[in-house]
Amino acid sequence: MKRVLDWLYPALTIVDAGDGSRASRRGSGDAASDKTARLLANARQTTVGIAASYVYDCAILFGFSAAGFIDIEVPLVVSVLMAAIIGLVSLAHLTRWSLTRRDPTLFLPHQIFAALVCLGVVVAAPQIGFQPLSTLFVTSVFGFLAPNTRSLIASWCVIAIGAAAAVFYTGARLAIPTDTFEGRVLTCAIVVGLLARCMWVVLFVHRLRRRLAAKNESLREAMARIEALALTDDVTGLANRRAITELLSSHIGLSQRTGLPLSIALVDVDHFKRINDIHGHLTGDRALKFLSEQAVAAIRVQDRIGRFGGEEFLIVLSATTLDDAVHVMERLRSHIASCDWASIGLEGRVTVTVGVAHFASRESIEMLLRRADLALYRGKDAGRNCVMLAPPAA
Ligand SMILES: Nc1nc2c(ncn2[C@@H]2O[C@H](COP(=O)(O)OP(=O)(O)OP(=O)(O)O)[C@@H](O)[C@H]2O)c(=O)[nH]1
Repeated sequence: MKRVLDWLYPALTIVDAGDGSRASRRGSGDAASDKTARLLANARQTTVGIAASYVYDCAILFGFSAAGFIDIEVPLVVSVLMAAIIGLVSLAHLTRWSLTRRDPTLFLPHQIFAALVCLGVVVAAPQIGFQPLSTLFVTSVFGFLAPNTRSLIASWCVIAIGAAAAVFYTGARLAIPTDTFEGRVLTCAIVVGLLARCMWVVLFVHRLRRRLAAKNESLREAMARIEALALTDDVTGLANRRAITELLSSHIGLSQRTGLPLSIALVDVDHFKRINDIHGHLTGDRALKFLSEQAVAAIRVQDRIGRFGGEEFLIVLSATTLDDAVHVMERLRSHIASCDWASIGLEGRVTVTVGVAHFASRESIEMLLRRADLALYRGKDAGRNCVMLAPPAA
């Protein structure tokens, strides 16, 4: 079934192959040449589909000739012309000459040539005029392959004006050949062929839309992943500095609007450099991750934590007074000091020093952070493994 669909939708099949399997097979192949190859393969396969459509039309013309409606010269000339245009287009793709044109698919010249052949048949054999006019209709439907609106309008104008001129020129001689059994069978074949090709186009567009929707979806997912990555610290999985600072900024706004208290804490691992030096950076990373998990478990769900720097974490304690913040941070500090760090390959215990600051209205975010930082460094100076209060805002 897939093979049948692939044959029915050649252009689309090639796009699939180009985007997926082939691209991955070639790995880091040159993107430009890949695009060119895809374009050529696409055009080649489309030409195959159009050639099949021409073969069908020529077969019907030979049928009309066999049934005595038209001279054999008509299908012969049409076959030669159709073979010539398919041959020329294929040659242009094979020699890559088509790539030197603005439209490598050669849509417009191909359309105009096909339309002129159809109009020629209308004029030469108006007694079967329904057939070339139907083919003209199919040709205009194939306009969906146009590379741009200008080509589409140009081809549509040629077809519309040409058809109108041919109808006026042939007048009453223009006919649907249904006066014999063979004529009716062939007319049925024309209608069936017409509907089949319209169906081909509809299914093609339908499949294209499905593919576009899938691509849009994966693009949306990729964008969401990129946005999440841009705000996430990859070692701990916590909010990164940018994200936690933005969050603090919005909490400051909320506190200013509602008057609710807001406290922050800067938590810094003591002698973290030693951990790295003794156990290596990987263990250091594991320690940061472990610590972040302990901290997340220790704070309330409405509080937020993010990695603020190397071994420093910022905790935003919303609707929290200074006393409560100190209490929560003291609990976190003693919990960290009593953790079983051997589970991640560390000997001895790990401690943290915490600087806590309470937001004073009209204080800037920089000032608030500076006060928490000051408290943190006072805690380090005081011997580490402690919670230190920030000096009051000026
Ligand atoms: N493993 C690991 N180490 C980091 C990361 N970011 C920063 N560091 C290290 O953290 C260490 C911080 O060292 P210092 O600023 O001297 O602080 P400290 O050793 O913790 O000493 P005190 O803060 O004074 O207790 C440095 O060695 C950094 O290389 C990280 O993502 N992973």
